[in-house]
Amino acid sequence: MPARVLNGNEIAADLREEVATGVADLVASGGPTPGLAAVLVGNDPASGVYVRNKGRACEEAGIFSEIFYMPAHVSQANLLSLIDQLNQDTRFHGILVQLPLPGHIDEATVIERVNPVKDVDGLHPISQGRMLQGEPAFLPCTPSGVQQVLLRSGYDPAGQHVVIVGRSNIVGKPLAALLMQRSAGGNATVTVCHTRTRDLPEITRQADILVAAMGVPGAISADMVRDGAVVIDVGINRVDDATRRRGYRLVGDVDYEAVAAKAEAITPVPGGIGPMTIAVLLSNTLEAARRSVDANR
Ligand SMILES: Nc1nc(=O)c2c([nH]1)NC[C@@H]1CN(c3ccc(C(=O)N[C@@H](CCC(=O)O)C(=O)O)cc3)C=[N+]21
Repeated sequence: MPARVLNGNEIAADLREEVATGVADLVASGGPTPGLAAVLVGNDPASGVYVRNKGRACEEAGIFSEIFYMPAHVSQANLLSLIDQLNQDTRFHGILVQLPLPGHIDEATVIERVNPVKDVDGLHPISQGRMLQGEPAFLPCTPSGVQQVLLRSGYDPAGQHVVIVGRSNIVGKPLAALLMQRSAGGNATVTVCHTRTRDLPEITRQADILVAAMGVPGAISADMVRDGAVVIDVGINRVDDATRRRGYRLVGDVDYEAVAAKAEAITPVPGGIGPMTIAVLLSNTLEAARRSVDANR
């Protein structure tokens, strides 16, 4: 049986609608209009697409957003002073600095400059540390999006063996922390692998839920997947395709057709985890605005 396709566009639209309702309720009760500042350094075309998609999604949910463009050669000092300014600006409850940053800028320094109360990306060490310890925190958008797709599709990770391939700070590591958490949506048994793991297929075949997040197009082949596994593809890779108007197409880290033939369920690319990431960002921005009200009481 071909796999059930987990439609990230639909699930993300549900989540965005919940956020829109929450925004309207907050404003109706005298609260602030949630605001998001997105900082984009340089002109990487893919980053530009994501940032503009975020802007559109914000507008639809009633969230005020502004994109701050900085040239690729901006000095670290100038970028940090923009962040200082956004930290002070009460119109913005959330700040997102699009990664990756140009090589001459230290990402950790920039991420740590964002006031943790505005860290709607969930990437500040304070947010990550709190999450690791099971304390309330802004959850990182992509890992939270993965968890939401699972839960909203009826795949509770509790007691399941989740194998994550990829150990980045933005996806693999925080997703492991989230799914192993002793709380609703967690309680999984998590194995974290990467492209240098010995006998990788041996391990991925043990997964009830397999998450591909290594950023290598088509790297998860059918022989690496157990019959009936749930497969979550976090990868979003551009590969050249002369038959497309844009000259490229998007593919995930999973060899989709072959894996879909044996999986129980699978997320597509595009239309899978990407839109979920944006929906969680909006949800975190709403939460930041709500907390700003509580903090001022
Ligand atoms: N600080 C930071 N936070 C991020 O969350 C972050 C980041 N930096 N840097 C880049 C990655 C990538 N990312 C995506 C979000 C949505 C789609 C998305 O919606 N993609 C559509 C397709 C869009 C298209 O057509 O190009 C889809 O998968 O269906 C993709 C990628 C967020 N990231």
